[in-house]
Amino acid sequence: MLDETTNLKSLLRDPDLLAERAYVNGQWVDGENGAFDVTNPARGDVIARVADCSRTQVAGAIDAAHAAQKDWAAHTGKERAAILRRWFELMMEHQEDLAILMTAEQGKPLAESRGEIAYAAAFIEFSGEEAKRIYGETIPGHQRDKRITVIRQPVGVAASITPWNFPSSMITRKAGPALAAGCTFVGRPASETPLSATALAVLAERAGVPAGVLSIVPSSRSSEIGKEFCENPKVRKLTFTGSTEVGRILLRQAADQVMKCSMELGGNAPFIVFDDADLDAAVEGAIQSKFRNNGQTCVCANRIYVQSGVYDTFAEKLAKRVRELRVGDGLEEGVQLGPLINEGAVKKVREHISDATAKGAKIVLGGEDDLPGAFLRPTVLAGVTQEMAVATEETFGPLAPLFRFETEEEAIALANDTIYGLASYFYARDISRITRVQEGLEYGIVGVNTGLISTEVAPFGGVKQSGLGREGGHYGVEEFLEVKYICTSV
Ligand SMILES: NC(=O)C1=CN([C@@H]2O[C@H](COP(=O)(O)OP(=O)(O)OC[C@H]3O[C@@H](n4cnc5c(N)ncnc54)[C@H](OP(=O)(O)O)[C@@H]3O)[C@@H](O)[C@H]2O)C=CC1
Ligand SMILES: O=C(O)CCCC(=O)O
Repeated sequence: MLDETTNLKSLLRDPDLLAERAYVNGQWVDGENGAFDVTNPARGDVIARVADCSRTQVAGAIDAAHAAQKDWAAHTGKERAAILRRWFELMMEHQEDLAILMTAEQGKPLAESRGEIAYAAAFIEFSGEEAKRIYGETIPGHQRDKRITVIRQPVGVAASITPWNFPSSMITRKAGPALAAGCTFVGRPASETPLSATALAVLAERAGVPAGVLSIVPSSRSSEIGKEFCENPKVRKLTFTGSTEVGRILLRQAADQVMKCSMELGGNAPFIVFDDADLDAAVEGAIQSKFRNNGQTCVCANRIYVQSGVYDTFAEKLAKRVRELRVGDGLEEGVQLGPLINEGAVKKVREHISDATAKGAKIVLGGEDDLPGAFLRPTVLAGVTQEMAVATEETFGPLAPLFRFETEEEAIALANDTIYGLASYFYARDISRITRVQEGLEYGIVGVNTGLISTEVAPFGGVKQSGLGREGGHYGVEEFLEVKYICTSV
């Protein structure tokens, strides 16, 4: 536990993993703008002060990345893979310390932080393995004297902006494939969660990632850093995870340099339960999908659609399971729901609850206002309709709104009635229905009879306003490569 008598460093087996300086061009440096506070959302107290990098320092990191890139790309795939493998191993060796740092700054329960570290490390492992398989192609020539070859080359310097909800894996899901492809990387972590990012840099340095190839530049001034990333001509790739609103700003800014962009943006995931579903399995899937990270993921079920015939039974079973979830400080073993990231996040969930109840929804469970600070009781609402804010906005919190539907066509139409298209889920048994629904959902990801779809081996990403590009698997590496076509006359 972290309290007034215990400091964060003393909880770590390797105290050097608590790194408060920025990592730029192989050096640990103070911020030119001083330092900013990092707080523990469970208690609200300051647990560290982290270097606040200036725009000039970020430009320096980009210069270093640019200078290092050709040599990094000249390493063989096998050499890059060996370094990435070592980084992966170090992450797993230090899984417990990295998990403690994550829970301390982000709030998620330790068990989830351990899981996220393994998930984050897996992106480094998988991408490293892919470094050996960046193949080209030969194409039969279009004329007798022509030979056509296609090679893949790294884009160049990649700049990354990541959110607080997955402080480690959102960075490794970008840095792993970038480095595997032969790009160099400058990452600006969310200001709420820089400690997970600097700890990754400590381990990258120990793994032998050369100076300049990876820099981590915490900063409290996100928009200035975003502008540097978009306006600096040495950056050729922008990779972002966060809200659709900020994604739009970055895309507009990146247009001037015609920069390659990957955008992993907001979601409004439907979770559909058909009347032929295994209801107990659907309840477990809903718990996993809805309450992972206390509802703060862009793939969390945001709208739960239940077919009329099983609506009341599903609501009852779900409420029973939600009642069992233990809320508390994520550093306490056994806690399943930590605090939300801050009190602003609590306010947004509360607004969704009040909006829904004012328009006729009923509270099945939760809804109380009796917990302090960033804590919130999980809530289940019944009688939710498309007119309520929860139908169109990402709640990003522990609120399960239950909508009722009658037919399969209606469920697909309701699920697709959104500007977003990231993850979707449904539970059913009939194989024809399963085929029709998985094809009808306008989403980048469909979970069929499962509430957990995240893995480093598969392409993660959205359609519509949920983003551009894919992360994970070999698709993730492709995003950091350019295709060069060579036409040779012989
Ligand atoms: N797709 C996803 O995974 C995520 C979706 N969201 C959605 O967005 C909502 C708001 O969350 P929030 O964390 O504020 O998400 P944001 O999109 O605001 O933040 C994501 C990252 O972008 C940075 N950022 C913010 N504005 C700019 C800018 N103008 N230029 C460059 N970088 C910028 C943030 O910095 P800083 O940390 O300093 O604010 C953070 O690092 C959530 O409630 C949720 O609905 C949020 C996080 C992740
Ligand atoms: O909210 C996000 O964007 C992170 C998704 C985490 C995951 O990979 O499941």
